[in-house]
Amino acid sequence: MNRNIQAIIAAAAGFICASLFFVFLTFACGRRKRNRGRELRLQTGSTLEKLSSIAVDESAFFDPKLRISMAELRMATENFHFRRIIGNGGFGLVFKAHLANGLTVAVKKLEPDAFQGFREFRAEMETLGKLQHPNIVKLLGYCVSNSDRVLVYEFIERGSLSQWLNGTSSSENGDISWSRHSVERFSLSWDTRMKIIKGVARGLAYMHGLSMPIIHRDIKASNVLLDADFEAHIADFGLARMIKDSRSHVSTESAGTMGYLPPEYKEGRRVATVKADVYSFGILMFVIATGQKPNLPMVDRGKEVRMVVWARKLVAENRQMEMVDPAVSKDGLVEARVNEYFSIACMCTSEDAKERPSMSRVLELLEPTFG
Ligand SMILES: Nc1ncnc2c1ncn2[C@@H]1O[C@H](COP(=O)(O)OP(=O)(O)OP(=O)(O)O)[C@@H](O)[C@H]1O
Repeated sequence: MNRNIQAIIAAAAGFICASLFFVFLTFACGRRKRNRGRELRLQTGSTLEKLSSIAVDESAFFDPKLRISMAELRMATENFHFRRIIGNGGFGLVFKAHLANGLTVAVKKLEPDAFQGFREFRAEMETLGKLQHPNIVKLLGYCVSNSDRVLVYEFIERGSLSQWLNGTSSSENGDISWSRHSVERFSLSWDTRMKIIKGVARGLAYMHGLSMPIIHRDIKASNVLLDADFEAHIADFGLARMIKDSRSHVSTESAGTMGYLPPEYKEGRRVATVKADVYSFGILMFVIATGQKPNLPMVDRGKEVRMVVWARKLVAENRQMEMVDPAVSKDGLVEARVNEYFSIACMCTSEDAKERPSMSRVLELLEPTFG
């Protein structure tokens, strides 16, 4: 009898052990499958699936930034009311907001279904989130709520440089508007324009000089914001990339805006280097001094040419003073300085990337010339 009971107990124990082992195996395999599924989604999945994978990865960049709740952002923007809109970027609307702690901020709400928008969110967190410089806009916080991604920046009072150059801003009281306003470009004197371009040069030299350089990849007038003192703040890091391999100084994708793209992109080379930023900076130098749009053709002696071709030709013909924006007062303008300025812009826009100076060299060239 005792032997029978012992046999039953042994059999029961064996059964329990086998069951436990089976449960363990099922759990372990399920976990591996789930992880594998997540990896596959990262490579090939649909937009929604990609978004959920990104949500897993994002956490690495969140810590140093303030996480702001959607409820607070709704309060701060009157539920993202249209009267709070101050800008309309490629990936979403920008709102002016007042946080509960009294801080005025700019809130960029990315399009919820645009995968590009999520890439932008990630790029800004990875690059801008790590930068601290007086000429680079500060990313203060973020919000992740279901499929919504929101970025919160310091508010830069006078809006973008392009609004000022194109006469779409009125900002004397620091209250910028998205809609067209009275023309204010006349208030951007030559000295103010020089201050702005030097600020952009400082910000770029800082980014390029980091041990893991950051390429902005979309330097243009609408991505330069102006504060109350007309100090420049580089913004919109949605296309920016950090170069992790410091030997190559290359990112594998090219990107940017027509008119500011370096010639090597048109040759189909899928690379972006710091020298691509230098080229776009050179175009910006022409834009800010001439008030012209780089994507529109210019007419020189009856012939239509690209803005950069027009500008470089006029410099070669020593006609720099003709290029200065008619809205700039010529009183007190020193011709030698204007010539020096345009020759730096020509260096930056050299066809051959190797001939373009580094941003730190550009800064050296600019500093003594404009004080
Ligand atoms: N921190 C900020 N402070 C004040 N205004 C801002 C701020 N960030 C953006 N804006 C306003 O919102 C506009 C849109 O900005 P955003 O960076 O989304 O797009 P963009 O650079 O104009 O266009 P794209 O995304 O196509 O390059 C800016 O031109 C500017 O007027």
